[in-house]
Amino acid sequence: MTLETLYNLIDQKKDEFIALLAKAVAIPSVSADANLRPKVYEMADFVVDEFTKLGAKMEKRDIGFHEMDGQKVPLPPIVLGQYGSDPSKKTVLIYNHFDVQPASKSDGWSTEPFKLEVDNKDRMIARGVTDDKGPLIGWMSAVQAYQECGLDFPVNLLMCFEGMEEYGSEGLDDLIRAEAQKYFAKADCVCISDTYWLGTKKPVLTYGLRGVSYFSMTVEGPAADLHSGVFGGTVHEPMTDLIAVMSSLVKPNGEILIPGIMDEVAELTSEEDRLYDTIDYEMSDLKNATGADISIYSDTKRTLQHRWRYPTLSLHGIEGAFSGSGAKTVIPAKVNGKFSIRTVPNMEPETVRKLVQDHVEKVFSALGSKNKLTFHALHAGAWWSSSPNHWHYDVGSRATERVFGVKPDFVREGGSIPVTVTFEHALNRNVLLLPMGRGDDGAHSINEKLDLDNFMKGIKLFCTYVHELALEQQ
Ligand SMILES: C[C@H](N)C(=O)N[C@@H](Cc1c[nH]cn1)C(=O)O
Ligand SMILES: [Zn+2]
Ligand SMILES: [Zn+2]
Repeated sequence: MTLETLYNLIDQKKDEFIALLAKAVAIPSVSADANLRPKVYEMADFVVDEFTKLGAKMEKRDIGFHEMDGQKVPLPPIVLGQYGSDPSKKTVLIYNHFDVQPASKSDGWSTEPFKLEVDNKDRMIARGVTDDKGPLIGWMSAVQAYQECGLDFPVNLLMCFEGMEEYGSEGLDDLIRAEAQKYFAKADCVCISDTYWLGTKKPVLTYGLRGVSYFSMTVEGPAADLHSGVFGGTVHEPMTDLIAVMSSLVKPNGEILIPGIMDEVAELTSEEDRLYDTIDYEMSDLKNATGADISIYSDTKRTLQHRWRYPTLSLHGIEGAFSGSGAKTVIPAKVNGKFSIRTVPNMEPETVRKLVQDHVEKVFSALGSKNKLTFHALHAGAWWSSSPNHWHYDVGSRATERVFGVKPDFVREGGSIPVTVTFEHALNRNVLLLPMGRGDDGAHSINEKLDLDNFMKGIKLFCTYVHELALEQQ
């Protein structure tokens, strides 16, 4: 009865909840763009204001500075919050991030990326709708739904929201460790909604993530860009050097070429290998999510193992290279190539950094170029591997089944949420990853979307999750 009342109210409030999400996505809180850093602050204020209106006690914590593009830049505040403090109730700590990946219409978006549009298939389109503003607004909406139904919120909420997740969560680990026995001391469990279903039809709960180590390297030589007709063939070209080094990192079939990297990977046990046989996933899911038939492997087992359980290296971009239209005959003077490695058990960030740096410097040195290469380790976040055999996952599973009418699959995720492992270790509490969006949402891509159905059911899922959590006898 309680849940039916909530579900009806949520359906009635649909337009209001969408409008709140539209307000959130209109703030271009891109953490990776130093020029947009004020927008990340604005977004922190938005989160504080909205939860304060709902009666939560919110605060912002400064966490110092970091270096960005060679400059010391202040880090956006961490937003902490508390909603309810009844000692007879369970307490769940929720985490979301309010920063987003960069986006610009010229990348190929069909709509303005920071203006929420609902298309004719009932999909909300905008940067951050699924990653991670939809789930964040989902929590606000869940609290509002309980209030407007006149129902007591069944658990106490502790909140930890950050604005640097898409830039490696700099500074948050220290705060979590410092507050583990203070602000977060009462947490019985941690719930993070920042992953996606594997496919498009079946809900999942996530119990593993890859880590990420992000690097760049600058190659510079000439004092300024040069005319390729005048100087080509007579000077070492930074871009040619950079491409040679970047090509030495990974093969087009995904094989990582850096010596020693694969030695760090824990062997896949036969028991683990068998887990992949029963996962509900089809090669067409990959084709649909990428919009093209470009799979490296022909079967789902190897595809999922390479997404979740093996490291991968991706080349992301080259700053300073000619990238406009037309045919400019330039030799760029300084270029900065960016790449990252998704890490898995038992890879350690420092070992990975050393192996990568040694390799890059060795390959560059073998080129015999007179240009200069500088290697940068930008950020690193750890992998996380847990087990779904825990009462908290039973709670998540029951809640999911009530809302979607089907038991969720238990899956891992190829992406990274660096603080997951920090929460688990510092608080010594179970962490549940409870996704809202679908596998084809296009997080980090153009035309990022969140299906309206997932948003609405996601709000119901959060309401049901706290309801089930309160009933759990642990
Ligand atoms: C899975 C999560 N929603 C996400 O997108 N995480 C990012 C984290 C990150 C680290 N460096 C840059 N971004 C990711 O997996 O890329
Ligand atoms: Zn992301
Ligand atoms: Zn995210």
